[in-house]
Amino acid sequence: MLKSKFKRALILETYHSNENVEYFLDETKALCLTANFEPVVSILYKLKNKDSTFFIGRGKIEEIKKIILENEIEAVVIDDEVDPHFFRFLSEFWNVELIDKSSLIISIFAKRASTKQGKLQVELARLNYLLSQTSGWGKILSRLGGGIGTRGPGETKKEIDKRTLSLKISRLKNEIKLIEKRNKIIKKKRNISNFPNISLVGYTNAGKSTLMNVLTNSTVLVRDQLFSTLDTKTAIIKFNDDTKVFLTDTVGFIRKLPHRLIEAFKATLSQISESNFLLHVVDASKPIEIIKQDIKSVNEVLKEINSNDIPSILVFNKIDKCTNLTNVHELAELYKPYCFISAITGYGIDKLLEKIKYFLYPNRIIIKIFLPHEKTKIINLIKNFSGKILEKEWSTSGVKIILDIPQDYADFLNDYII
Ligand SMILES: Nc1nc2c(ncn2[C@@H]2O[C@H](COP(=O)(O)OP(=O)(O)OP(=O)(O)O)[C@@H](O)[C@H]2O)c(=O)[nH]1
Ligand SMILES: [Mg+2]
Repeated sequence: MLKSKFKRALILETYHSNENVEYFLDETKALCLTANFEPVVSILYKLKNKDSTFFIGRGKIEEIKKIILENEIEAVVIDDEVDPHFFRFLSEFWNVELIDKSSLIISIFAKRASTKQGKLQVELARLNYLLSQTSGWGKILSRLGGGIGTRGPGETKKEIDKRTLSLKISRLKNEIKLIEKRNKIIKKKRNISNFPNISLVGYTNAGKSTLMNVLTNSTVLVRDQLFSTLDTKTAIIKFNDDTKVFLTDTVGFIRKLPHRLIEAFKATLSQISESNFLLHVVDASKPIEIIKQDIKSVNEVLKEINSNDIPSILVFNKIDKCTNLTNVHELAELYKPYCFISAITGYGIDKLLEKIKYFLYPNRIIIKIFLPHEKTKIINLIKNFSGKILEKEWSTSGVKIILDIPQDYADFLNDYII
């Protein structure tokens, strides 16, 4: 039995194509439970076209109102971003607490944050969210342009709220900056910047922290729940020959991760953008279509934090749970470079360590290849193998490339060597 602290919720799961919608609904249910909402009713709602923002018609709004009354619903959770005007209209019409993707994840982050930096960043995301909700309250404030603390003629309470929010936001940003500065000094003292830095990235619950513990003998919290890790932790991987690298565990990503959260977590996420190499951990026990979607969602966030050009390896984890070997074959075909592991049983960990070591200290060779036009997509793969393009010469039939690449990684280009 769920305790009464859980509010009775209706989930409105929006989607564009039927594919995987049930799986995404399960994910939203898990997020709801994490944020103390009990999913009582779920409604799948197909959005008109791919780029349309969330919008539902009058008929559906009234139908949902009826369901709310019949089921004593206290909150409606929409797995999407909702325009602030429409948001206000819906919450008033339905007379319930309305939760969109941003507020749902922010409330979970608020529960999880444990360090000062984490707490400040969540608060920043929350205030930015509130500020965005005030849009449309009038442009008088910007026109008045009064000095800080002064109250312009005709300002309403909402406008003052908006002004207070903006002030709090800039104070918080300054506080976060100070912590960042302090962290940089500590990092310098610990000599972290003199050693290679690797970060664990990946979808939430993929097993990043479990892998962190295995590789560095740490005791980072591991839980079968979404967003267990919110604050970064850095520890050392020591190889047999005494070489060492720093490994950082960080916050997991999720489908449709709200942009303002990424903005607020810049300080935490900068650990990733400053890395030399990324271990992109993937839960390989999920259905193949979901795995592809997870990888895509993570890559989208990496792009947003300017980290998509950092060399990476896909670490397919939870291989002990994979009953379907076709998954394994398809993943090996689709993604490179990769490694299959189980952070729980230890399977593949030695190989992964070898690959990390090799990436950091490779024997590099210089090769010349020719790619016909239909194969030029391969160029995008070169950086994943930490290859450096030295020269590129296009012709009518394709492109001639001279590149510097680790010897062991050059295999995938064997067919194109000239
Ligand atoms: N079967 C199996 N379970 C695993 C494996 N690795 C991790 N898990 C489980 O997956 C769950 C999530 O693990 P975490 O290490 O907390 O995942 P995470 O990626 O750090 O998650 P967040 O911090 O929430 O982003 C836990 O219940 C782990 O025990 C594995 O190799 N096999
Ligand atoms: Mg974790």
